[in-house]
Amino acid sequence: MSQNFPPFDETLRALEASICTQFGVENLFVGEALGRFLAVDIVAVENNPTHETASMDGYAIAFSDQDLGKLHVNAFVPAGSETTGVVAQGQCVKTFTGTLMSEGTDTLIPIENVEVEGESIRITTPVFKGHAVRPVGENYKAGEVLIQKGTKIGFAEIGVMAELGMVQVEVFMRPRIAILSTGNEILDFGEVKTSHAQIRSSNHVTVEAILRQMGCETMRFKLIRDERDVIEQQLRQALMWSDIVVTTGGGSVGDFDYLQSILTDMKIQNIIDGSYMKPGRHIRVVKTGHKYIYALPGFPYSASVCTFLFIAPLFRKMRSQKFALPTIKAKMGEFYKKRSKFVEFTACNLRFCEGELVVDLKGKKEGSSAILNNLLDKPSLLRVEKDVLKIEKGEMVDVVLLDV
Ligand SMILES: Nc1nc2c(c(=O)[nH]1)N[C@H]1C(S)=C(S)[C@@H](COP(=O)(O)OP(=O)(O)OC[C@H]3O[C@@H](n4cnc5c(N)ncnc54)[C@H](O)[C@@H]3O)O[C@H]1N2
Ligand code: MOO
Repeated sequence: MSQNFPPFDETLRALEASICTQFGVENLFVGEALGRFLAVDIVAVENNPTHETASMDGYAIAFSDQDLGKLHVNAFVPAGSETTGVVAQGQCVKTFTGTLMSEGTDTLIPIENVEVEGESIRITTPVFKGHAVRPVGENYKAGEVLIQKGTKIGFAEIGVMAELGMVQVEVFMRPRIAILSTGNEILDFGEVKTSHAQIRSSNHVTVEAILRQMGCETMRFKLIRDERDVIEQQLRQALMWSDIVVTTGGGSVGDFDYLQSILTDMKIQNIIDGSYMKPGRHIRVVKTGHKYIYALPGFPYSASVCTFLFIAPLFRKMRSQKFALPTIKAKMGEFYKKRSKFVEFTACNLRFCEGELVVDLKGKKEGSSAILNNLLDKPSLLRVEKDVLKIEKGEMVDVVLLDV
């Protein structure tokens, strides 16, 4: 593998350029589509409301009659009932929240604004023309694109689709991802430590959790020891089941780092072979058919950050979203000294302070890419360019948001 790492943005561009398909599409019942991504634009088929509708309980009147002061109540129309005929001068209709406005009326006088006198009302507090009347198309007009393809379906999307009378909705299929973590030193849940040289594996579950958060179906393989044949055989198995295989560990230059040579020997299309960044400079991404293999670094901070920076954009593009992760500008809340020559992604806190978005590193530890606990407390990533050596307090910085 090359040690001349290509620029970070170039590697991302190569990844974007390699994407030539979108995820498949399936039909789901609207009520079960929460958290899925729309594969079509949702367009209003009719105006909502379709007719002028009262938004309070009261009396539908013609505004021009308000000055008469006293009006005869000639009909009573609860919500859900059709209106009855045209309202003549001097008349009004008892109307409820959600009732259609009767023909000939344009204004709703709330019950609080009148005194009832037998079959008439006396207006005690007049209102403006059109008061408490929801106009036709107040919510949306026929033909309006209400929700764009690629949108993640949340409560409001489900409600609006129900309002539109949709039963089923086309959503992108969930990508299937296999996760293979390798290493002689790593132990799975429940495995008993027999040596101080062993550590508990976290990558297999953090990467899986991030991918699930992103809406994937995941398959977490049994941890694999540093045995070339076994790694290769499991990798091939994983490729059969999944759209994307993610491996962690064994990807750099050590004697037991077999992943790189396995991928090279597979003679498949190289998309990314290292990236001038920290963490993650040994990242390797290859493609076979429409399937991708991501070899992520073993360090836990690196593996998680690379999952966000390189896998999330792929998914985004395959779901009709913008490829790039959302990045914002914020003000640096403290002095920052960069430790490497690479483009750096540092876990940071992003807070609102006196009306401004401010970045700080409170509670974040300095050290290697091993520090997974720096990703606790819903951080964002401070992006610092390769030639920048320090950032003064008050400077504006780029922050990558991880809410993807
Ligand atoms: N001579 C060099 N050494 C290293 C270089 C280099 O360029 N030259 N790069 C360093 C960088 S940067 C990284 S990142 C790591 C990447 O190494 P690997 O991807 O081969 O990962 P491992 O060596 O297997 O593990 C690294 C580290 O992470 C721990 N680890 C591994 N798997 C897990 C897991 N599932 N859960 C928790 N922790 C895990 C492992 O014990 C190691 O401490 O290489 C550097 N070295
Ligand atoms: O690639 Mo390493 O993740 O820079 O620490």
